[in-house]
Amino acid sequence: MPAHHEALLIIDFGSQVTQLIARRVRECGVYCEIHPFTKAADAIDSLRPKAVILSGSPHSVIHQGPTIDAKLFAMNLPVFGICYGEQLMCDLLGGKVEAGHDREFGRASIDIIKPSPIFKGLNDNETVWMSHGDRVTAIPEGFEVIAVSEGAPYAAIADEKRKFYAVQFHPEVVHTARGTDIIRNFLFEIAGFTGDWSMASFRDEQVAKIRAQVGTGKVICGLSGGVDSSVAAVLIHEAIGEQLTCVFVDTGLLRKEEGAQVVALFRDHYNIPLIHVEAQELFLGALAGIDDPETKRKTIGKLFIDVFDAEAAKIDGAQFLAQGTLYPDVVESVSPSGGPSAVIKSHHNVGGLPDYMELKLVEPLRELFKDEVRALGRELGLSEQFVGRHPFPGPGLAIRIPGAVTPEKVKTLQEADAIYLDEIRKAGLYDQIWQAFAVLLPVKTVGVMGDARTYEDVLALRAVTSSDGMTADFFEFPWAVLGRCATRIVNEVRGVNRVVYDVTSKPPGTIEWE
Ligand SMILES: Nc1ncnc2c1ncn2[C@@H]1O[C@H](COP(=O)(O)OP(=O)(O)OP(=O)(O)O)[C@@H](O)[C@H]1O
Ligand SMILES: O=c1[nH]c(=O)c2[nH+]cn([C@@H]3O[C@H](COP(=O)(O)O)[C@@H](O)[C@H]3O)c2[nH]1
Ligand SMILES: NC(=O)CC[C@H](N)C(=O)O
Ligand SMILES: [Mg+2]
Repeated sequence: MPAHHEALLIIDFGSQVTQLIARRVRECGVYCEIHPFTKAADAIDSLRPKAVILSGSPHSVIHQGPTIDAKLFAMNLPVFGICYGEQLMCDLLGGKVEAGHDREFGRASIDIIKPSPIFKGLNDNETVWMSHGDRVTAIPEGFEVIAVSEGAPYAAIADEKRKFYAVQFHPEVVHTARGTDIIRNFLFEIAGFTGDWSMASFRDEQVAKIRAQVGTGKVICGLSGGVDSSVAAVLIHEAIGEQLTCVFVDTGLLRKEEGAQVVALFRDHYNIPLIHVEAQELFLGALAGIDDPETKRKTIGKLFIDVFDAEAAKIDGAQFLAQGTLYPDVVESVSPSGGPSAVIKSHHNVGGLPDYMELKLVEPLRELFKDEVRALGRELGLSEQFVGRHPFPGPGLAIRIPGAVTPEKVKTLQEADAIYLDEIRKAGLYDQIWQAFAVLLPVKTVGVMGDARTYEDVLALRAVTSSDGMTADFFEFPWAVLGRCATRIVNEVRGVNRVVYDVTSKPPGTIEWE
């Protein structure tokens, strides 16, 4: 935990949107951490939070869902329960929860029937987002109802004296129009936070922490040219200078001509030693014939470490490996310390790491979300060429070729992807899009070109908007731009005769196809 900060604890009961609570809290300038309900007591000891938020959950308190020690409510801490969090609070404090006849999913409207600091600045009627089957039917002593909705007579309840608040809806999702204001009110009006979390203070703390961890040791930093590892490298360089060497691995799964570009760009901007490892044959060889997405990811994760190990040995035995791992990589890859959320996919730099790895990890960005990393990058003076880049996954094009990867498919995809990005840049849309890429499908369809029949591959285009990659919407292209991409790709890329556009949001889709 960053020292000297006021902290908020989010106790996770397994909701898919728990991370969004953390996003909203951080946006308000308050440091917070998510811990699973099983570790709630330890987290209170280590984090010393000033307030607590209880997340939602796919489980039900009626069927012995996840719970915590009711001692939490005797610690003089403000507590805010969200959805399952409300139901659990009621259950633990003497209220009642029943399976509702009126399940509510999606948009709903609440009437605020009693003024409360948690609703400061809101209208009497507000749009919220609900996602529940159970509902509270009696509230604990000391509480009163402060808002109602059609399906939830206890849409919001409060014990103003003990500073306990709970809502049946989800203030953390954007569909709850004034959700951030509600969270901000809880933080500042109720819990008394001052908002002391900023990237400037984070930078100073991390520099000190990196020095303490590394001492006089040597560090290699996996550098991809992406935002995260570039920011990590510059931050670590600020901390330990010449003890750092960066290693860029050309996996053969990069975008067209990316290897040369990254190396040139980095060498032009920074005076940090950079080793360029040509590992195309190693990666493509190991992937031959593998079609399962998780096996691909784990194979790539292991190869990265093998390469880093070999390079570390060459530079006088570096003991540390630095990576630009972010909070979402951690949360999505592992069910956090035995927590209740599902593993979605093994990010190559977290869940894909082999267990024999000996290098010790230095991951200064492990607590941050992407937009915070960009802010830190600007704080460190990185140029927009690094900070504004679309993210690119370590496993690269391998996870954009569903099924087995071959060098020919990689080549085809590189060509198509380059055209797609070129058209996006020309249309001036690059900065409006969070990430855009092409996917080469293992599907052949019939077409007609030059009066002859073709039977070739389908290419899918994907472009999303997002702030942190945790949730995303498909990007609404002008049709003409998509049309130009399709025409150019089919004309210029051999082997592709059809182009489709992916209009799935996340959730339920993920951004990458594997
Ligand atoms: N080709 C590569 N060579 C060396 N290290 C890499 C490579 N690709 C990924 N990594 C390591 O894996 C980490 C995670 O990759 P990830 O793609 O999430 O981050 P990034 O590439 O730094 O930033 P971005 O998300 O913007 O692409 C990187 O920060 C980096 O340390
Ligand atoms: O470095 C990475 N290693 C990985 O294994 C990995 N998997 C997904 N991503 C990137 O993470 C963001 C969210 O992607 P998903 O919605 O597909 O999980 C998107 O930006 C993805 O490109 C990865 N990055
Ligand atoms: N989103 C939630 O927290 C739902 C809580 C509980 N599973 C219900 O259906 O009511
Ligand atoms: Mg990357």
